[in-house]
Amino acid sequence: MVVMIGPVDEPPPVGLRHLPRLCRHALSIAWTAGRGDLILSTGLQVVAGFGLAGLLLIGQSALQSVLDAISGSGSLSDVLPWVLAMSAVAALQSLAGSLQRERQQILGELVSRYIEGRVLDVTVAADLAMFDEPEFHNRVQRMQMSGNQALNMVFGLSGLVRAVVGVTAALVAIVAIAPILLPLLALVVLPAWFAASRRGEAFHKFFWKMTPRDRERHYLGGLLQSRGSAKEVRAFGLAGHLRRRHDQLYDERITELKKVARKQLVVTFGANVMIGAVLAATLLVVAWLSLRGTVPLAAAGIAVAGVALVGGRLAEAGWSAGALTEAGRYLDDYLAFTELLPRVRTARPTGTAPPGFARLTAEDVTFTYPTAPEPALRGVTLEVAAGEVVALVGENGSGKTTLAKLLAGLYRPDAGTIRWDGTDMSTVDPDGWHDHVAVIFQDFERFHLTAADNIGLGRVSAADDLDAIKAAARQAGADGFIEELPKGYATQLGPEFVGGTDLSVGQWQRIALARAFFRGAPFIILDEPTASLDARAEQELFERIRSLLAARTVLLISHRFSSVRSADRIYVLDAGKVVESGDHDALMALGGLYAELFTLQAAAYVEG
Ligand SMILES: Nc1ncnc2c1ncn2[C@@H]1O[C@H](COP(=O)(O)OP(=O)(O)OP(=O)(O)O)[C@@H](O)[C@H]1O
Repeated sequence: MVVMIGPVDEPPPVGLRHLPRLCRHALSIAWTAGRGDLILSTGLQVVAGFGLAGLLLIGQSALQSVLDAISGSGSLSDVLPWVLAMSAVAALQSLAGSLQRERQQILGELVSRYIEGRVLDVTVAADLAMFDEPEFHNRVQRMQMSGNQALNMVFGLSGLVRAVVGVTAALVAIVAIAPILLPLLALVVLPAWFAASRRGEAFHKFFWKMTPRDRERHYLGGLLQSRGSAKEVRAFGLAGHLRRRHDQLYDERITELKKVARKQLVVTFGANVMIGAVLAATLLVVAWLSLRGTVPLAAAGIAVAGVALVGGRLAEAGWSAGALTEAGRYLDDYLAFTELLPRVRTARPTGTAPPGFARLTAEDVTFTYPTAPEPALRGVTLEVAAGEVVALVGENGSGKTTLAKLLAGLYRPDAGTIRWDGTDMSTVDPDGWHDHVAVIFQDFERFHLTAADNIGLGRVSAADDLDAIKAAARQAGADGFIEELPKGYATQLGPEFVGGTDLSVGQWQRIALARAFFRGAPFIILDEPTASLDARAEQELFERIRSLLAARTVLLISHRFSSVRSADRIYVLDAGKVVESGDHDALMALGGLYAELFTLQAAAYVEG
């Protein structure tokens, strides 16, 4: 069974009741990523929080001593110790703040690395079929934002610790001065929290909705920036057209964002008006208490400062709690993505691949791509025996590459069975299967690494064996031009990198061939291996293919009939079905599709 995601149009709701679970996850992420920095950073937040209460309590005594000095019941020297104590607490608080910011920066990097690592775990383990799903790519794109927001959640939590400690301690101080202020001040939290979570919800919905269009815009931006597309963009004069589409998508994003921003502004404005009203009411109560003589003047003075300070902090705590709900939405998305990993792992078969290779068979295999309306393969049956060269031919889109991918264990059939020496491969761990297969695709990868690495990647366990790499290069006819490169096998390929150089398409193809030869696998799949080779190189390759790959089995896909005619067996595909099979002579005698295509191609080479 293959894990698929399917389209998800709306973000799942995240409310207050989900917060404890999400906070636990955020803390566990930070704990795993950098527990030392988390402990230190939170500890410093606590110190900074207590500093606020300390300032208020000492401030009250300082103010009292000033008033005593003015009224003559005390002296100015009594003020000095309080002023020094206040300075010391303020300095300590500021030091704790600086240290905390430094630790938080490191923690941020550690959490980012951790989150990126978990996302990579999923993309690396994902079946190839998942890469055919748009929703998979939407999710991967969203993960970039989710990573940052998961980080915000950790920071938000640690900020909340400071706010809660500071506010609680300061509230104790205020309670000592005028307890009646307490319930009033507490009201400040509510509008801030409500507004922040509504703002977050609006933005999160916008972000979710925009992801597919953002991906399209990034794709267009990539076309305008990458070396690969630069030549075609220029030759076809596409820059203006692509740029307009890119800018149009940006315009749409900004228009949508403005709508979200307007909503956010209304909510924020309403919340701030309410916060202001609550603070004003609190200050009026202080004035009233002071005029009635219930609270002494110094205490009233400090209460005013306290209300301003604590009120601000409380509002901040409310905003933080709302921001936490917002970050929680992204964290929830991230967690859902990482939950794909155990699903993918559980769905993956664990059987061991047979040790050798005698025979590979496909029995009545049917396969449909996740996004395709029609099957790409319909009831295909075929056999490849050890030492054989078997060819697949057929018109464009007939299913040759798809069949090769299934035989390489990259996709699993929807129906039918692939057997390797009698073992049903749907029970075998695909990694074990891949170990037995070397495959070069039509659109093979050009690794922007050294020439030696490009070949060595065929068998990572032997990637340091330069002699074996050179031998594979010789077999693929790549040794000559590699040795002429500025640093030979150590030359960086890909001119985008410092010291890098580029190769011709045919030279790249020879390097890809060398990589497949280097793999040393018993079964080799060559999908159009000579498409870019010159006539001499192609002829040499096919003349030598049996000796080169002696004892190995080759599945060859080619549109060049001259190169497949010597195959032991040829399967002709048409619209996902095997319509003919046999050797060249038998197929020509049959006078069917193969004979028609062969004759068409041969006629082009014959004068008249
Ligand atoms: N990733 C994909 N998602 C959806 N459909 C796909 C995908 N890859 C191929 N197809 C479709 O599957 C069918 C078979 O494609 P396949 O690449 O196997 O053909 P082919 O015989 O190798 O063609 P060519 O000779 O052009 O290389 C085609 O109709 C193609 O459009």
